[in-house]
Amino acid sequence: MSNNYYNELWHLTQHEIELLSISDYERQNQDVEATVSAFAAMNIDSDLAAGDAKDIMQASTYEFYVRYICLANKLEDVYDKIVQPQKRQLIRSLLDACLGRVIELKHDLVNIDVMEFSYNDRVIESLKLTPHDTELRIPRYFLRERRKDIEQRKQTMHEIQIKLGWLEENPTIEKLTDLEAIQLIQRHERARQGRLRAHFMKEIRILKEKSKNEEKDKNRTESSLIAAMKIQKMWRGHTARRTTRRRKLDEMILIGMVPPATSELKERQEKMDQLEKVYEHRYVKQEAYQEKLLARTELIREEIKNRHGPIMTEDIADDIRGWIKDCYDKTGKLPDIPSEDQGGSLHIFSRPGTESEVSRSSARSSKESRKTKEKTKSPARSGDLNVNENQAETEGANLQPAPSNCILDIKTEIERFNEIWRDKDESGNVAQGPYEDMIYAEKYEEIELEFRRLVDEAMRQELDLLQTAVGKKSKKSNKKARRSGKKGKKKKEKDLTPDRTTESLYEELVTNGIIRQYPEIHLSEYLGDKATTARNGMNPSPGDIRQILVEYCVLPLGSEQIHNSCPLIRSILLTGPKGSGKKALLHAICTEVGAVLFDITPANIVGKYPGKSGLIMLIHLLLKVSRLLQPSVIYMGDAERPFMKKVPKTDRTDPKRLKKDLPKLIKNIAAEDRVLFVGISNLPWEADQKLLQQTFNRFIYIPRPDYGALSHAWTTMINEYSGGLSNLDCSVMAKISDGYTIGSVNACLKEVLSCKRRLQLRSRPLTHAELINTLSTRDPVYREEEEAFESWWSKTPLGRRYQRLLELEEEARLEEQFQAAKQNNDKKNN
Ligand SMILES: Nc1ncnc2c1ncn2[C@@H]1O[C@H](COP(=O)(O)OP(=O)(O)OP(=O)(O)O)[C@@H](O)[C@H]1O
Repeated sequence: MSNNYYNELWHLTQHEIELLSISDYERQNQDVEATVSAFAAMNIDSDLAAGDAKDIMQASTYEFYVRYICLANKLEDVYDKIVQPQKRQLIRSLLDACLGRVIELKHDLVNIDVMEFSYNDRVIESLKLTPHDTELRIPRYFLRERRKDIEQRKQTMHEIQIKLGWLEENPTIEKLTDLEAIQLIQRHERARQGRLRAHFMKEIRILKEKSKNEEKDKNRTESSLIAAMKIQKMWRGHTARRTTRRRKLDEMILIGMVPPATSELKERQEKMDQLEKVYEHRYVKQEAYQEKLLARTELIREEIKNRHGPIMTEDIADDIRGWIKDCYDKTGKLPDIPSEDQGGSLHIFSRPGTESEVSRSSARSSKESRKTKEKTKSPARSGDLNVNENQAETEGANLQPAPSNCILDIKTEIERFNEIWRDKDESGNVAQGPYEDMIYAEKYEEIELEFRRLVDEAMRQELDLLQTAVGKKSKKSNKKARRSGKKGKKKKEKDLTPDRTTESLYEELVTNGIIRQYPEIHLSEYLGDKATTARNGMNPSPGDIRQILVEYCVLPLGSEQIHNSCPLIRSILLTGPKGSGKKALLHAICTEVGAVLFDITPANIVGKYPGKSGLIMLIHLLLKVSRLLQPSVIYMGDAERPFMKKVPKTDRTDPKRLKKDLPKLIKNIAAEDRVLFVGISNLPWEADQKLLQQTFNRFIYIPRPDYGALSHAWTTMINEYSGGLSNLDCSVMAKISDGYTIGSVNACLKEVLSCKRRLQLRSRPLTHAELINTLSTRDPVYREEEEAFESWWSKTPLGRRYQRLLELEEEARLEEQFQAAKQNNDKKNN
């Protein structure tokens, strides 16, 4: 696809985002009643208009949420392919802002629905989308732009493992001598002949037994006519069955239930490979242009400094001196130049009403205006549900949308686009290389600011001298500066390892097994579709789990801009029965952002960093190294164990070691650090719930899969394991395996479809019985276990709020019934 195509797609998407953000901004500034009446008016014929305030707010928020997702997905595609480096900067910021807005809206939906998962089929239908379209795509730039870093880290890990003797350096493949090779072939040949001989002997024995039986049934088969008829009958039956089978297969291929034949697949694969090559070419171009942009920027910077620096300095100094003189003439006092925090001398000339303000405000770079906006941003929202829990528990759902940081960012980027790109004539830049005039303009302003800062400093000193000369030197400003300096100083954590390098700390943690490698799994490999309706408030489909982990974990870890603008989640607990894919999801989170994984599972830290001082050092290392190597994930398996009331005597891992320090560790993850604490538990109810809730911001329960998820898993996995050689009816398997997790399905297939069995698949097709026999040796998720999870979940902060909401709704319904009955009675009495 051409540059033009992506350009047009970009312009179109920008326009759609602009329209959406305007309505979003209006809605954000309305109160709930106004939104409800506006939405009801817009959906005048729909059932939506008839719903109560909660339903309408949910539908309205959900609509914005879904529309932002679709636009973010489009923009992600544009960013991935577009090559012009200056456009890419803008698209990246806008993409991050849109993704941040999706997360903000998600948090609003959680507050409205009082569930982690939100659904609204009617909205999806009215937008003419499928559930698949509403799935948020993880930006590919998370990994692509950090590829070198990630590879470097893997290489370091590999080297450390070799140094420790865990891996072999250049593992040598043993070479066979001719004699050894001949002996090996002979051994295998003799074995083959032996197997063949045994096979013949078996057949001879069977034939002998048969001939004995045949003699007995001689009378029945003597007629050759009957024999011919029998053969005919069998043959016809066989051919008819074969034709029907083929027809069925063709039909299945047509409707996409079975993958097409290998020749077709090959053709499709070739086309895909071609497309991949085109994309690869684009990526190479992107990198080359980016490098060119950086190189040119550096050169232009130097050029501006050398050519315009002295004049710029003089002009600024003259302006300031003129201003000082004006002030002195008017007031008889020497003025103070505003401090750097207040904007320095720029602040003087940009005061509303001053002459220079008009000219300067137009010259001010968009970057600077962005910075100003950042300062005026609304306060950060909290992603921790425990914070306002008491208030929310009494109220049930919270309908008012929280203030948004991302709408401002979206607005800034849209303004920038309209100002620079919307009507830009690009006919002179077909190759889409960097625009030098834009670099020049941007750098000119940047350097002007730099010089202004230096001149301000010099002028302050000049003013000091003047004041001393006049004899009116005041120490006020110094005092102020000192005071403000003290105030801004944050209490700093004590660094226990000040003279250690990051590499040596990394090596220490790898050596101790705290930082470890993880299998590379992508979230898309977690099988299952999205659900369209809520089931009991806590029964999401695998697609919903994928999406929520993208929103809560992957996006904030992957991008600094998203992390800083959306609600902060420091810790998350994944719970669910064995084999529900908790560890797979943890590894997928790490893989998608190329994070470093710190494993502090109680069993993994036994005997490491012993004693109280050791524990302090461990916590310090975790915080320091995870911050240095961010994005990082700190993982704890069996997360209920540190908070168990009674530890079994057989447990020698001393799980309570971290009990007191865990909540502190999480609190000490700074708001700006892309570090996430992930706990995994099969038995969350065994922990002290108060401590568990102090430690984790969010709780995600992964239930056993439903029919749809199982059917999808069976079809995909059988296809994968058998290499497309099995036509087993998977819906039957999905029905039979109801109650089992996808982990059990996976393990069962691994066991049945061994290497030998896979080789036999052509001659001996896979049967249901084989799978069922193996599956039945495993434990399903029992009803009691499921009930334990449900009852535990109802005690989590969100679970409690959900119960309260149900109670409130029930009370309202009863009240309505009571009022209706009362009115009926009154009518009857009258
Ligand atoms: N929805 C799914 N799609 C694809 N694979 C899955 C899915 N759910 C589980 N699996 C697979 O099942 C296997 C077991 O999963 P995993 O070990 O992550 O489960 P778990 O919940 O951590 O189990 P346990 O609690 O026993 O440690 C893995 O190979 C994983 O890839």
